[in-house]
Amino acid sequence: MSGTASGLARETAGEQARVDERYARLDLLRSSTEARLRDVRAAGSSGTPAARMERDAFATLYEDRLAQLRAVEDRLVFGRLDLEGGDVRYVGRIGLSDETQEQLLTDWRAPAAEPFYRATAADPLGVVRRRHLTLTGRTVTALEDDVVADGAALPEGMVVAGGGALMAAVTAARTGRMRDVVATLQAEQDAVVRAPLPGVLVVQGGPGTGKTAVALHRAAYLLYAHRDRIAKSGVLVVGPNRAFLRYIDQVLPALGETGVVMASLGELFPGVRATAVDDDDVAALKGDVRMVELLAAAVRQRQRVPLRPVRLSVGTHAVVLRPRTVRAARDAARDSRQPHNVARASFVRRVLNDLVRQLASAQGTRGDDLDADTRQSLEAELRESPDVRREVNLCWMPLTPSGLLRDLWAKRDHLAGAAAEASRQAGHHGRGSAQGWRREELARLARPKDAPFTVADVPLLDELAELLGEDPSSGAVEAARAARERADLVAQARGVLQSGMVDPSGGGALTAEGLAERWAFDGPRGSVAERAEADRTWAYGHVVVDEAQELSAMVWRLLARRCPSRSMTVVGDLAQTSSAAGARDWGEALAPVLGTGTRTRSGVDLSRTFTLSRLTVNYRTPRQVMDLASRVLEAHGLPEEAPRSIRDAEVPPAAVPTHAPAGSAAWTDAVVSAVRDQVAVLGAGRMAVVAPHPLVAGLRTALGKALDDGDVRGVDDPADAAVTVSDVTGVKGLEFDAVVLCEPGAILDASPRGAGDLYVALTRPTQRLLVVSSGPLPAGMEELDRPIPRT
Ligand SMILES: Nc1ncnc2c1ncn2[C@@H]1O[C@H](COP(=O)(O)OP(=O)(O)OP(=O)(O)O)[C@@H](O)[C@H]1O
Repeated sequence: MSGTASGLARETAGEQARVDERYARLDLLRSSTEARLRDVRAAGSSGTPAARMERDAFATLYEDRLAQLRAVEDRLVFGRLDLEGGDVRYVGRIGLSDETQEQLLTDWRAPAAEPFYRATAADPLGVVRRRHLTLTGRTVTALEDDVVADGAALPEGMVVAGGGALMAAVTAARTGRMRDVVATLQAEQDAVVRAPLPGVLVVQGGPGTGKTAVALHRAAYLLYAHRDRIAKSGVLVVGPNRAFLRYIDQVLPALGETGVVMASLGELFPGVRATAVDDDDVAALKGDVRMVELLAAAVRQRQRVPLRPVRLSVGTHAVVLRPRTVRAARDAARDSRQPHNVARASFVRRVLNDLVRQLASAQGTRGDDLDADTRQSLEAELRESPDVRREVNLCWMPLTPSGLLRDLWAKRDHLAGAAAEASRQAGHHGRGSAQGWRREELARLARPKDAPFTVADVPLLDELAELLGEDPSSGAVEAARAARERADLVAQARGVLQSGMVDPSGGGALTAEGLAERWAFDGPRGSVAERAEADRTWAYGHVVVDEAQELSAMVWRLLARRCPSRSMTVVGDLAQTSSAAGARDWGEALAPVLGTGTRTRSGVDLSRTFTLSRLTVNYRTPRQVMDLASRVLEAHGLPEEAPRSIRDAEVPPAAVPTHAPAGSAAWTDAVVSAVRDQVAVLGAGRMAVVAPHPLVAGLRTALGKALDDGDVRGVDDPADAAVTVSDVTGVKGLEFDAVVLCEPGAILDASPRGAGDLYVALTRPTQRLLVVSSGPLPAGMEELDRPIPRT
């Protein structure tokens, strides 16, 4: 910082006074919201149901507001802009104004805050100086300035601080939970965060370029800037697994957003929380777009025609279920193009029509000339006959997605029948045998009936739910009732607003529309997030997908259904793809979302395009580690360029060669000793030991003993452990101060997609990388092959 020490002290004291003023305002808002909440709650459960509902809605509103005001405590103010003409603007987590409506703090998402992220010397956007304020608790502990405009234009006496808030942020030890980067968001990241809402935006960026950070800030930004369009429908953030969601779950609340639905890939089908994973080859088969036809065929297989006439007793009479009638009813029901459970009604009606006629003539009445009452009573007789119920059901049973999928995996003949039907259909539609399933592929899909659903089953359940539809006797009716109730609630909320009961100053951003929306959707019976999570047919206003390169075609189809507007942010890195069903090319991977190849009858192409943004700077991995990773990337022909790192490592990456075979006692001792050394130098930092999957369990036990158990965990709970032992999949998207990477050669050999996994593993550390290897190091890593001094 230029200027004298006393100048700096004065400047800091000045900023402290401003910061205090803003926290005082925050405290005041909190206590007035608390008071309102107390008042509403004090009214208890008295009054009419409508009045109670109104109070519930206000209570929810004030609770939300309080949660938001509490979540912004940490680093409430982080920026200051000095503008040409002398105006000063403070930037922080939320907008605050004083009682005279004078702006005290500008929300980072507001257009007025944009120059804080975008102003450069070449394009200062009216900014003379940008200042980063670092707070510890509520105390200003550092000021760091950049002069954006030409230095000569600085007003006299203005103090300029140097250093880098960014550097401080990226070198800080990691806690196991991701922090927001709102204070130091860089211009290329900000451009992604503030990109327009409509359309599919793909953010391709190498490791550590802030893709996850940017995706979360974008969700918060969109809810702020387009609240009117997406608050009602919500934003869905999809991450690879629960551990990853735990890693990021603090970020959005800290940015003032609590209403986002976060789901892992195993949780995208209501009622199922899949955590089991298939072997990669099986997951690839389940993710393959050929599944669409296999599942459709499995449903068709359950629409059966008896081979010969079946005699059915109805009371003292008998009727015959004729194959010809069943076939005609089945064809007509299929032609309706309704889902299976919905079309069942028309199938049953047609079959019953024939049986009614037969029963009438068996009872001596002419079947084609019945009055409505007689017909109804004959139908009732038929429906009571166990024979009729059983045989008609056998032809067209109501089905559930989970029941059908379990059967398909557990019963070889079902799967083989469905595959044969899929081939028949493909042939029928002129698609040839390219769609066919090989016998060994089908064998690999087989699983016991009681096996839990896997993550790769989730999109298949969803696909089946589409093909089967709601059983009209159950869910649909309930859904319609819920929709009607919601509509009533909106109307009531509007009534309350018109009566002037709402004091807009209490809620800050509260508007009449806002209340109506919140009331309808965040009202007494659950938030928008809860509703959306429970409703498979919920249409989200925006979907954010992280680690998107891993998604299979079947998952993309599911996500396309959740987001009919196709307003999506898709972040990932093609060089990090590890799953065999994952992406090689964004256009190809997104085909199910973009509707590629969709044409009208007259040949008009209906497919959409996507916008591609690139992030190029790595904020996580030190330069020497990233250089090593990029050599691996080049040596193995991975797509995409490696990003540029912004800082050097204090200790370069190194290798510990061992001569003992991987997994042996001597080898384990070598790993334990390498980990011990790292723990000793790391202090409070966090470490990952990344190893090929078969070695993980043994290492975890050995390290648990060697390090007195204390803090060694598996990846299922990595956020709180000092040492996490995991395979590559478990550390994807995460970061650690140090990484001990075991047996890179074996990791490479076991990956279905080349060096993607190795590249992921190499790019996890924020400080140190140590490689333990019993064999030669893979191409690109040879330079490490030398003994290193112990730390
Ligand atoms: N503008 C920034 N200011 C400070 N820290 C940042 C910034 N951008 C990213 N980071 C930090 O860099 C690290 C990497 O970010 P993030 O995990 O979002 O990267 P990523 O692109 O998702 O990585 P990967 O592809 O490896 O999963 C995080 O610690 C993040 O907080």
